[in-house]
Amino acid sequence: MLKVNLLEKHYQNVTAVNGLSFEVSPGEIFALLGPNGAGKSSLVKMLVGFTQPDSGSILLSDSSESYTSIPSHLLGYLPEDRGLYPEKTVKQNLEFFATLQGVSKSDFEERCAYWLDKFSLTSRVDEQLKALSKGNQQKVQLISAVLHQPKWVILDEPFSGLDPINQELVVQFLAELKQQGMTVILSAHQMAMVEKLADRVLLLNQGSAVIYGDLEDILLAKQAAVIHVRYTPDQPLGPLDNLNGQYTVELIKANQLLITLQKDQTLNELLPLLSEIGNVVELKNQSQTLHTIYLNAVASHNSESSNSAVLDEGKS
Ligand SMILES: Nc1ncnc2c1ncn2[C@@H]1O[C@H](COP(=O)(O)OP(=O)(O)OP(=O)(O)O)[C@@H](O)[C@H]1O
Repeated sequence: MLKVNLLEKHYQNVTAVNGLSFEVSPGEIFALLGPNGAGKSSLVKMLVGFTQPDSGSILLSDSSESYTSIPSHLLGYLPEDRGLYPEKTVKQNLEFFATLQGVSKSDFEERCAYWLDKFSLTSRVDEQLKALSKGNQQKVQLISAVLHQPKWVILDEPFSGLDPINQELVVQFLAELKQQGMTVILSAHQMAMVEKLADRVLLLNQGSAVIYGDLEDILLAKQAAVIHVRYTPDQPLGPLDNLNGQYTVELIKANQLLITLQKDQTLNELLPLLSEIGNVVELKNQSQTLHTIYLNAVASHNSESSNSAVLDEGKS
């Protein structure tokens, strides 16, 4: 278990991490979210022991040992600043990191072949790293982080610079790490990928926690179901009145409605009513995604912060 308590990090006059407390359980995929400058990398650097907190604590309990950051023998790390050797081949790069971590030659050969195949890089193994595209170099670096099968994997923006196909490959890669029993902490801006993967999330803004918890709970709690209806109207507007009152109905075009269900309402009650308004040709769930929840939470946190700054100014 990783427990972070009231963690703070300041750089000159910038508060990068502002009294953060959270926990990460073994075996989960934990996503750190937040806009540029929110404090994700500052947090990650403290978790891996690259920098020290100004106050607060990090406690990792593993077997009978405890640590104040994730120690290198338990850690696989993809840093924000990627660092491989461009003149060396793909294999030489991977071999270098595996040797540093004490991976045996036979384990290295087996794991290297396995992950290169998964990332469609087998045919590139003897090419110099600099001959690979940025995205492919990133995949090599991801492999280098897990060849020693660490218990904890921390990845700073593993999706950045990858095309949608490679983003999906990384989703599969991370799901497989979880299946193998690793705990994964990743920072990311790609909400659709996070939604597919993460068990729990921590959304940071200005160094503070804005949303923290189980992803499914967050997606469910924040939303009333919104259904987008495309239909061929029998008559303009008429039977819509039957829907309004029980549901919130918005006519967005002559043939399209947005209907918001109340929390305990089901589609069962809605469907017979819909048949009265015309021929329904399409129903789409337009409920909030992590993307919209993120945007709204950051916007309201920003406006709360600026309001309290104005209040503070008024006092002084
Ligand atoms: N070494 C440093 N010296 C001074 N300020 C720093 C340093 N590192 C980070 N900061 C500042 O701390 C704040 C948090 O930065 P951080 O890199 O942790 O954010 P982030 O959430 O990782 O952003 P991004 O998504 O852009 O990577 C920013 O205001 C940043 O300018």
